[in-house]
Amino acid sequence: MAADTRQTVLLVAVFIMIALGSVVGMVVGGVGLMGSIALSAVLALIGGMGLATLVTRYSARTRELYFAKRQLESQNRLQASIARGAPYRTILEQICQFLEQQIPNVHVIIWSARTDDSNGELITLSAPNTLHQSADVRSHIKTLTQHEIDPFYPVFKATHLADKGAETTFSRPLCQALCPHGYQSTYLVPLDATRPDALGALLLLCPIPGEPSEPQQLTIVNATRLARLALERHHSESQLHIFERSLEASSNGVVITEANHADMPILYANPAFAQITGYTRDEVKGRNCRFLQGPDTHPAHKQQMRQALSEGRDINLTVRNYRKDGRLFWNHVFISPVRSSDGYVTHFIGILNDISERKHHENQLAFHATHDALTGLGNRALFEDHLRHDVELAKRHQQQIAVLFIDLDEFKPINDTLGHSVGDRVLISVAKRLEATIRPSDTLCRFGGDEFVLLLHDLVDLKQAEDIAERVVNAIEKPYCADQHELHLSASIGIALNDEHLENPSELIQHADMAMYKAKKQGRNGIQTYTHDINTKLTQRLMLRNDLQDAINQEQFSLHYQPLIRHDGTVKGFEALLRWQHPEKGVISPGRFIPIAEQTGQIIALGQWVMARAARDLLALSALLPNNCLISINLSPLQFYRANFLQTLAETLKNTGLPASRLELELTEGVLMNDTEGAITTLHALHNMGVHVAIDDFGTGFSSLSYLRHLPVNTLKIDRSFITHLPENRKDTAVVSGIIGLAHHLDLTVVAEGVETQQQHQALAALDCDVFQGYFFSRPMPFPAVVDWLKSRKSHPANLS
Ligand SMILES: Nc1nc2c(ncn2[C@@H]2O[C@H](COP(=O)(O)O[C@H]3[C@@H](O)[C@H](n4cnc5c(=O)[nH]c(N)nc54)O[C@@H]3COP(=O)(O)O)[C@@H](O)[C@H]2O)c(=O)[nH]1
Repeated sequence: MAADTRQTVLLVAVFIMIALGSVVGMVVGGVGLMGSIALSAVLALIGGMGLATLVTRYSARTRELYFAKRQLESQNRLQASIARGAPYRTILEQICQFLEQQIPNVHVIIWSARTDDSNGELITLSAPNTLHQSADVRSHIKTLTQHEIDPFYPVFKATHLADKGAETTFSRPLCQALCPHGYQSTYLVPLDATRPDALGALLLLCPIPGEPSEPQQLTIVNATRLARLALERHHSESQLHIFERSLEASSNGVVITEANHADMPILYANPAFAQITGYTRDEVKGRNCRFLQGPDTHPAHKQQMRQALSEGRDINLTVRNYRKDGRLFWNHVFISPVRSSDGYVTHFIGILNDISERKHHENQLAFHATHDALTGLGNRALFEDHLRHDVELAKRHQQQIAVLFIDLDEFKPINDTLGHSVGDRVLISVAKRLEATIRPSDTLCRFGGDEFVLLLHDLVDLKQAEDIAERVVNAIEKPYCADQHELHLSASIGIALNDEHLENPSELIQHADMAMYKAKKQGRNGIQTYTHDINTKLTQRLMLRNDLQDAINQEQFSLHYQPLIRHDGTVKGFEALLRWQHPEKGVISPGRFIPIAEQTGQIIALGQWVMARAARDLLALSALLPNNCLISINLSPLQFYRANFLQTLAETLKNTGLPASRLELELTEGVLMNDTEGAITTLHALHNMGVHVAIDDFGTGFSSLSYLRHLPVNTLKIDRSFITHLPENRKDTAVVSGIIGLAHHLDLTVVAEGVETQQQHQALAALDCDVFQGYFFSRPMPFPAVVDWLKSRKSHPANLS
């Protein structure tokens, strides 16, 4: 009850008692007026005091009831606010107000730990702004909750500021922050006693020292409970909100289905699901996810999914699914059960990943790994794979299979002269023609360059394979049109059939390759079937290749020299010819080993050795030779086109001391035609160095004299095939005569090779040939024999042969 009310009640009571005393005095009569007054006063005093005591007692209880009622009302109001879902800040402010009403003179601050700011947030109604906006205060509270709060019970920590009695390192900074604001004690109550720093805390700031009474403590505990409720709800709501927003924003499709309904209908689908599948969210709600499947969705995958769903476990797999418009997409799907608190599966959540693009790239990579980029045909890897499979099947069903190794003849000049883009177009046309020749079930692959390989299965006999090879040859022979050029091609084909001796499927490829090689050797544009005999020859070739390396290492080579004789009988020079004396196999002809050395690149080392040896030998013969005598060296295309060829040559000349003007390099026409631009540059460089150049075997290649007009070439060597039948063969005579005439017009020296007889010599001399080389004058001789030969010539200068 309020003090004013108590005063009014007391005055009324005194007044009633005075009136009562006067009446009693007058009625008794014996005490007179003064006695009546005195009695009235005494009675008034006694009555007033008794009544006041009664009234005071009554008002204290009423006040307690009043406060309890108000507290309850405030509490209910708070709880209603929480239930209504009022913003958490409003609720926390109401809590501050509530406590400040219940506990006189305190300021209440609520510290909420989980906010965007790592130090949390302060909510208050009455605390000064400077205080509750201070980042320091927030951080001090945070530190304190991390170190000082009893985690099991809401402990009150009083900090007496009057004597700066902060007890610990952690509470001291907070005390010092509060002190200037006139607070004498503070109480920190964690909102969650089990994790004091996790949710927040309540701070009571009192202007006087002391502790809250027990009922006040109870009120505070109740208030912290409500604050905790408000904050927890806020956090879970914001978490739900975050969860929902992340689902909505996710680029993965998410779908939630009901587990306890027979058809497991979709309850929720996020926008990404709609975007991936093309169905709107409304269209899919209530449907089972199987509408994403198509006729070719793998039955095993469907079964795996059904199984996992019925067992209520996770499943992860990639399936073929279909969008609303019917387009396929590769779905990497993860399905997981959602369980209730008692462990029952209530829902399933499916996460869809459209991996079509990745799958496309994977397929592309796989395609490139097994296919030729130019023609789109399979490559060697794919061929070997099919071959293994077909050989296995053929063995099981006693079937005949064949491998056809197809190599285009003379394809390189097309690339070299017309450029690679023309070459590429021709190869694409060849691939198309080959595809048109075979059955769809046969395998056609390109092994690279101009090599195509065919795998024919289920053949009746060899004849059938030969017929197909024939068709292939015919298809390739038809003219090709590239730019304004009409091109003609031929192919050499090797055929290999499976037999019971086959140890490894890839042997079939080797056999077909060997047979093709033989076809090439036999004049190209041919078909050759593999026999064991071919194998033996090629094995010998392989052995020769190995022996060649030993020969280089062990210097089993020597040079023989064949003289070049001028019209007047003088020696123009010598051609250096390589000889190989094998320790077991005897002399091996350069006609056999030079082509192998060219293929393996061993010719580079050999050529280098020839050059140095020949230069030194010529210089060693100086005393017996005129000063301008030349040494002719055969140069392989590989040497000529090597990047450092000119540099190596210059170094050899320098190291050996041979003047460049005494060296003649013999090149075949083919060498010059291969890379015309590069060849011309190199020829000019050689010319500038003073080195002579001779065109060897003239007449066997392109035989065009016109290109020689522009090239700095010194000599033409007419191939011996034109000389052999001189003088009786009129045609050969006419050709040789023509070559000599034209060459002279171009100021070229003409050498006739392979002059074996006097008649040939005379005929050539009559045709005005400049120089002669052949057995008629001398066979190629080893160095000591050359010395003898020169010496004998000195003593008999007229002896020409
Ligand atoms: N790149 C290199 N090629 C070389 C080298 N040494 C030789 N060769 C080439 O090997 C091929 C065969 O040479 P070889 O067996 O030495 O035959 C040469 C002569 O012996 C032969 N010849 C000479 N005169 C006659 C003859 O009157 N009749 C006849 N039947 N044969 C004869 O001709 C070959 C020389 O030919 P060419 O080189 O075309 O002038 C051969 O192609 C050599 O070029 C080498 O070091 N490097």
